[in-house]
Amino acid sequence: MNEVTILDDPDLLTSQTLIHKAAAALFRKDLLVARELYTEVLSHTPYNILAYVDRSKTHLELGYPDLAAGDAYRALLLGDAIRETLQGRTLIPGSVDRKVNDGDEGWAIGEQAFITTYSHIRLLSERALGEEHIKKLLKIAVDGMEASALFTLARSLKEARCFMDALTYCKMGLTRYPDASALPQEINFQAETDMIHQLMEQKKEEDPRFKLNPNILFRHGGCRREVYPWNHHEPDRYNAKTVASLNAKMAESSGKVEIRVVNLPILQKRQDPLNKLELSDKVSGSEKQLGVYAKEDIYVGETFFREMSPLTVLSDPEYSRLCEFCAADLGEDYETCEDCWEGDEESGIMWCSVECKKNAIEKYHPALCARDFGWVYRAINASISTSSAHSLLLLKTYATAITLDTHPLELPEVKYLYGVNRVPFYPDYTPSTLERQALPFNFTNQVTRPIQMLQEMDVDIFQPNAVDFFDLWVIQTLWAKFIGVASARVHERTGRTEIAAVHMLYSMFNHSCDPNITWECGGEVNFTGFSRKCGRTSEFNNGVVAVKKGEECFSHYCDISLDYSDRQEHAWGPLGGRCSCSRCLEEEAEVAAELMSDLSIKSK
Ligand SMILES: C[S@@+](CC[C@H](N)C(=O)[O-])C[C@H]1O[C@@H](n2cnc3c(N)ncnc32)[C@H](O)[C@@H]1O
Repeated sequence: MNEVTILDDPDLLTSQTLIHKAAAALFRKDLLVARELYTEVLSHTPYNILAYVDRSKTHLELGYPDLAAGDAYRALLLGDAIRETLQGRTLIPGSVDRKVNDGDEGWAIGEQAFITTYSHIRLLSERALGEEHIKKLLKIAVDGMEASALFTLARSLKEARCFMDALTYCKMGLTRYPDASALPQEINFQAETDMIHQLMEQKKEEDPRFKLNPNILFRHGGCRREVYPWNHHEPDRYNAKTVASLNAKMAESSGKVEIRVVNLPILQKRQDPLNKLELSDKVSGSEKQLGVYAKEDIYVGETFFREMSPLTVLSDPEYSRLCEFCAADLGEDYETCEDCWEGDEESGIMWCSVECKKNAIEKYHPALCARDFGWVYRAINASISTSSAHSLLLLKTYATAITLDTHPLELPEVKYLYGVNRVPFYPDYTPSTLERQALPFNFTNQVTRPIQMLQEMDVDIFQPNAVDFFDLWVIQTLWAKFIGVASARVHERTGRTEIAAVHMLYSMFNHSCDPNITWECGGEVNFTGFSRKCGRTSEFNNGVVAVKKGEECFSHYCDISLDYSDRQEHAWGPLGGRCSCSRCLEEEAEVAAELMSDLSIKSK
């Protein structure tokens, strides 16, 4: 029987051919094609450090520094794994050649990455190589790819304005590669460091908040918020069939309202409206979205809509007296999981009913059972930022996708949520500064922590199925949806998020600072007719109509008792821009008039 060697491995051979095609596409700036080819390479050789490095560069050129950072970080993880493998290993070249097809189950990530890199070197060479020769070539290859990954990571984080993280990776580059002359000319960690410092100084001048709190603010950047051109999971939300199926669901929550396609104004992205607007900030026109309309009169004080959340999270389920599935208060009797309950009411997951336990076990609990996520809860509870809630929603979405073996973007609880509209892709289109910053981006929340969460669930993030399910663009798509629609209950005393939830139908209500309905939210959300004049308490049989039949129902995404500028600040995130409801427009004119009169007094 002929011996099988790496030279016969069809996946390696295909991947080698694809890499060449991808590099050619990248060179001629056919960027979407290059991205697709590198992704295909990864489906054949999942531990391919070179494919990650080059896909990262492609993402950067495409204008997605966040996705570039995700790839470069994965390339670094592979580089570290190869080094660890090489450290304790004696290479027997012949056996490596044979072993590739021996069935690679059970191989550690470092070995897989090593074999992939080795085989690329081996394929380029006519003959089997000696151990010393292989080690030398491997070191050169891994060093080169790692330096490139570090540099692209630093540059991507700089582009995404996560300056502190960018500096960390520049520093790592300077430490690992102190001799700049040994690196290719385009890799210059010192020049990049200087440029980042310059940009930080500029930002401090422009916005004094950055002077006061550089460590926090320079970790929060932004990136594009969009339906990526390769995202084939997004439904056509405005299609008559989709709207009809959403309305069938709506009928289970309320007989008084229905979903319709509406035209909403495109919102201004600049936060401070009194600042001079840049030309590129001036957006106008409207876009198609969904909204909810009254089919019959809705009265002030009338609760006309109730919906259970299919996705609810507690900020610390292990130390909470709330049901981990629905967030209701736990009574004396509660349910637990036989496999992870350690008999300790103070630190265990509990459900309020047999039904909640059944739902949790069917949907997501197996992926979380008996695993230690205490570090996630602690990290999240240390912050009062609402993005902590998005990390928890992401964790449960991951667990559901793994348990049900369903792509996260196909899960019904997230599929129909609004994240952003699809726009046509123009290869030469240059997004404005504001478009490039539309989705908040934090390297820890969106890149490193999600990877650690997957590792805690024993997911090998490099496996093709995991890449398909949990690639960074999938996380960013989920993040955009959660930012747009998640609601959170904040603890009165600590100001920290206690519960967060997404509700599919509730998320279809649009916002006004002069709303005609109001809501209360735990695991279940309910809507009640409202008017600023009457509040919500008047009995609906008094007959005060809050929303007339045929009118749109407007909820509120912020506390409407706040003044104009605080409302703007709070509603900006979920609205994705500056609120332009009639109340805000009125109050904006008043604030501007006051400002003008102050200025004229001062100038006299
Ligand atoms: C929770 S969703 C509301 C439902 C959404 N229209 C849909 O199609 O599913 C939030 C998004 O709706 C849009 N939106 C809500 N209220 C708006 C308003 N008053 N003006 C403009 N856009 C609004 C914003 O794009 C926001 O990010």
